[in-house]
Amino acid sequence: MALNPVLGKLVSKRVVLASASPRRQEILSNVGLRFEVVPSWFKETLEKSSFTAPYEYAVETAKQKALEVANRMHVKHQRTPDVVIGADTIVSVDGQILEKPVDKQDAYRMLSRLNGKEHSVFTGVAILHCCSKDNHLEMEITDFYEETKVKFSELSEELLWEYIHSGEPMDKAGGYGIQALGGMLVEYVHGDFLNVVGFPLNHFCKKLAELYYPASKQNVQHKKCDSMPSVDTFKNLSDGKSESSDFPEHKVSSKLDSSGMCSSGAVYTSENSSTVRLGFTVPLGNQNGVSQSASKLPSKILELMDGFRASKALFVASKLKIFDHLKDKGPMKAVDVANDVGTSVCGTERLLDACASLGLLEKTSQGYSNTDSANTYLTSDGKYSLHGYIIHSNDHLWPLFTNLESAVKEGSRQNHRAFGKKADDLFKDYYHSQEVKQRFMAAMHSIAHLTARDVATAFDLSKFKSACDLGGCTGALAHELVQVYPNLKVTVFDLPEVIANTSYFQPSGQHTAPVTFVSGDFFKDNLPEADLYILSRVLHDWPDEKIHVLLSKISAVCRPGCAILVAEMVLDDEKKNRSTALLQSLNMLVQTEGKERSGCEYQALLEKHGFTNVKIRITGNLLDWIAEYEIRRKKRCRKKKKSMVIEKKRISQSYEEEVFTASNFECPYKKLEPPCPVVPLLSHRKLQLSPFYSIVLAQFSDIQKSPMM
Ligand SMILES: O=c1[nH]cc([C@@H]2O[C@H](COP(=O)(O)OP(=O)(O)OP(=O)(O)O)[C@@H](O)[C@H]2O)c(=O)[nH]1
Repeated sequence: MALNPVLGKLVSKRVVLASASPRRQEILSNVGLRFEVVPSWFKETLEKSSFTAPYEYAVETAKQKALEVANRMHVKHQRTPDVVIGADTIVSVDGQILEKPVDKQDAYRMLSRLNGKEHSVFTGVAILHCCSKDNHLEMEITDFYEETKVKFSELSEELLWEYIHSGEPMDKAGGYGIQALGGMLVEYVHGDFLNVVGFPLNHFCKKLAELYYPASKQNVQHKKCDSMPSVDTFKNLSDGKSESSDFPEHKVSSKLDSSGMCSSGAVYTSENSSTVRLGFTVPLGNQNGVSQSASKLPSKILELMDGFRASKALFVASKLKIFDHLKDKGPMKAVDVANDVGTSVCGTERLLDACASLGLLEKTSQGYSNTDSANTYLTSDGKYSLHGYIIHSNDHLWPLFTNLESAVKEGSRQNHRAFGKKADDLFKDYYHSQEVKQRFMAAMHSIAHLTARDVATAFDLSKFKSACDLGGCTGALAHELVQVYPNLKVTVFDLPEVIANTSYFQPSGQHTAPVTFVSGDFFKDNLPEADLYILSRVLHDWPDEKIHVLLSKISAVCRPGCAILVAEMVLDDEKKNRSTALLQSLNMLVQTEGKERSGCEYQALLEKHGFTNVKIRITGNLLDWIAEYEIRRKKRCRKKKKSMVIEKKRISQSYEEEVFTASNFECPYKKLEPPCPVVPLLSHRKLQLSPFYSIVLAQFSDIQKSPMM
């Protein structure tokens, strides 16, 4: 270990390489690192246009690869690794990012772009230090990138094709392997050669030195990271016992302080790196000599302060249908957009610039045009349009949220303040004003349509012949279900006012016979017969008492073998981590009597009606949590009075969480492209396993039904 004492620091740790790349495995094992290989299931589909620089894309992808593996190991395999390493290599030329070619033609396209020119190779690396506290995964993320410049000679077409036919380009970023035949194409390399091959070993070792030997980071900083810390330095420091803590010694480098301030990870590292800790709130104070000077920006707070501006910019651009105009006519100058939509030129220009800076639009010398995301999700008529939900957010949720302070003080919904109407009257409005009804249904349709695939395919539902989607609104989920399970017939059950307006939302060109619509009130009327009852985004609208009424009605019509499927956002049991779901719970506070619940809470509700065996999955998309509860009738004689403590313990042992991302789950029946934006549009840098739904599958055993407890 004399040569690599930093790597020696990892000897006693469970190190995981979250990569299938044989080159990365070879580079790291060549220097004696022992690690387990767990290839990441994260799909490299982040929206490139939302990154301002190519290396940001590589770093974010590396981070997401590592996060997916860390979380999967923690949740699914219940083995928390100590260190997870993720990496992503890309080639950047003329402002374009090149990844691995999809076929020979693509390889030719890439190599022709590189021909005779200099390009940059970026490898983003993420090092996650993980530990499990109270069964909750906590991580410190360090990331960095390395850039190497490579120049290709002028190459003939014949040579390019000969190289392509060798098969070498196919699994390599930019379509060449510098370590093999591809080396013949290269005139010069400026920088770390191994970085081009897929892993910047030198920078990685420096980073470990900074992490494990905080004293050396001053050295590193002074030298601006242009060389390895001296072997002497390593020697002196290598005797230290830094392994005792869960995270490396530099802990203070970058994390939230008690007021939520996030100190920059670049305090002592080179420009192209940062360290962030997830799930920790550590007071400033003992900073191990690292200066926490005024140069630190409270970036997290600033971002939260400004968050509403970005939301409103998106809402207004959607409301003005700017994305529709640009889809049809883009690229367009601000003045032309303003003329088309009837707005001021100066205001429109600022709005378009803001949208471009948020990654919603592209701005070039020809004008503004939609990004791919905007075309898919923001135009009003796209298959996966979120337009309806955005308008609902602007017109309905925004005024309600303006009254959040009162909602918190009073603990109740704020429809009277926001709209001058009692909640019940407003509810009637929903269904009596055609405009409000259409807007509400369009909003529900947007979300249901976008998430239906994951809800439908989270579990194997092929054994069910009939399903009833209670509160199924426009039938978006129902249509997805019959696509995935051709033998399934689905009844959508909703209020008469809703059912009367569903025709507008029916898919064209799809065989709609297996989906039927029945009107009724699920609290009052008889429920249609079915093998599977579905409650998607329904339970969160109601307080526990009403949920019991509904569940007991469902249970009353269930036969042995029937099941219930629930899809909801799910809070973590301690209600402190999943901010998207926690904010959604505030959303329910301002407008309903309901709330979001944790897996344990849903399970407790269901258990009262005889449902057991819970499985939770994380989808990775907008509705990230998927839970399956196997529900069985319990015997009448079951002792009720077992304390909640025992009950809770049993609950938490009885469900299992699984990582379930749109990118990793393969529907056993049909291989379908996931429709969801795996990365939320405006917050790709913050995607950490946050927003969520749960699905509950409840089955009857042959044991006789018990009365409700
Ligand atoms: O000269 C070379 N340039 C690049 C490579 C190899 O290219 C791939 C880059 O792809 P990526 O970073 O996405 O990594 P994957 O192979 O898909 O594995 P993950 O599981 O980590 O996603 C990488 O393998 C480089 O080694 C090369 O070999 N030579």
